[in-house]
Amino acid sequence: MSLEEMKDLHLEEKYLQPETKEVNGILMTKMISDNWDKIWNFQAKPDDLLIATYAKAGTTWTQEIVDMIQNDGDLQKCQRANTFDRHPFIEWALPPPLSSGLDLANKMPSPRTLKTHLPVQMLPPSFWKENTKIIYVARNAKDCLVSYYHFSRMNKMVPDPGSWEEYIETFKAGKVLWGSWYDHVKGWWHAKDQHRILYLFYEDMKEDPKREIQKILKFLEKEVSEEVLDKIIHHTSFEVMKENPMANYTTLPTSIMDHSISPFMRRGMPGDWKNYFTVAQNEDFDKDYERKMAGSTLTFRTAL
Ligand SMILES: Nc1ncnc2c1ncn2[C@@H]1O[C@H](COP(=O)(O)OS(=O)(=O)O)[C@@H](OP(=O)(O)O)[C@H]1O
Repeated sequence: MSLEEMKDLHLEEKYLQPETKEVNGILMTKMISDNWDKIWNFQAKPDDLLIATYAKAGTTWTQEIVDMIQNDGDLQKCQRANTFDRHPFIEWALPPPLSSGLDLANKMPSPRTLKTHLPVQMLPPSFWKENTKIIYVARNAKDCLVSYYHFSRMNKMVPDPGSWEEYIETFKAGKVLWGSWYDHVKGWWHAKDQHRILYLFYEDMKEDPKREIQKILKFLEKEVSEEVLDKIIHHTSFEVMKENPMANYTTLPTSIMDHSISPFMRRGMPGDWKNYFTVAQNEDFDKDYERKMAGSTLTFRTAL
């Protein structure tokens, strides 16, 4: 049973799982934590494609781009199901009768495109063994934080963020689901030199979607006509995806995601953090950021 179907049974309240429990020092939902052995032993395949991100870094956007590429720009095929059913979210565990990411992935015929938010050290080892292709998308910390804050307000399946002031501290301390943003982006950055990983940036995708989609095409060893490429750029723009019920999470019951609190497709713009951080919060954040990112060659743009 999919998340979407359960609204008919009025099961949502019972199944909401804001409880958390750490796995290897990383905060996870209790359901993920309780199912960790199964997740760790997930069997990847050589022809899988994995889209890996820190939460709110542009996962859904990349999923839509990849799906459009894989379907040669066929809009109807990309409307076949919700994003979360087209691309199993491997670690997302739900109690039966709901389908967890692993169930969906195991049922799905190959070639599969999968999603994860796992930090690199927690990726099931079969992905490395099978040399699966991975697209990692990173987004600057401040916009990720703002997006995650609003998402945590509207999504009842993740912990309540508390006040804005509290949330900045929680994020900096990495006490959010999937752990520290700093460790996540650095860990995957380091791994990209040893594995088949295409490391992309949200800000680059926003600046020049054509250029970044071409990188994805090359990585996937796919070619599309100029006409199809233009169609992909258009269909995966923020404005079009915001209106696409198969990509904007509006098919979920409001008791899970309440878009009247904050829409999933919220702002989609680098630099939106400036509308939230005070001058003092920004200075404080930058000081802490310098410390946490010291020694890394990884750099981000916080505006375009
Ligand atoms: N097409 C397109 N263009 C630009 N931005 C887009 C697009 N699609 C999604 N988004 C924005 O990405 C944010 C959601 O991130 P994720 O998809 O990674 O969320 S999730 O972790 O999978 O829940 C969220 O960012 P914010 O608007 O800043 O909150 C979405 O609006």
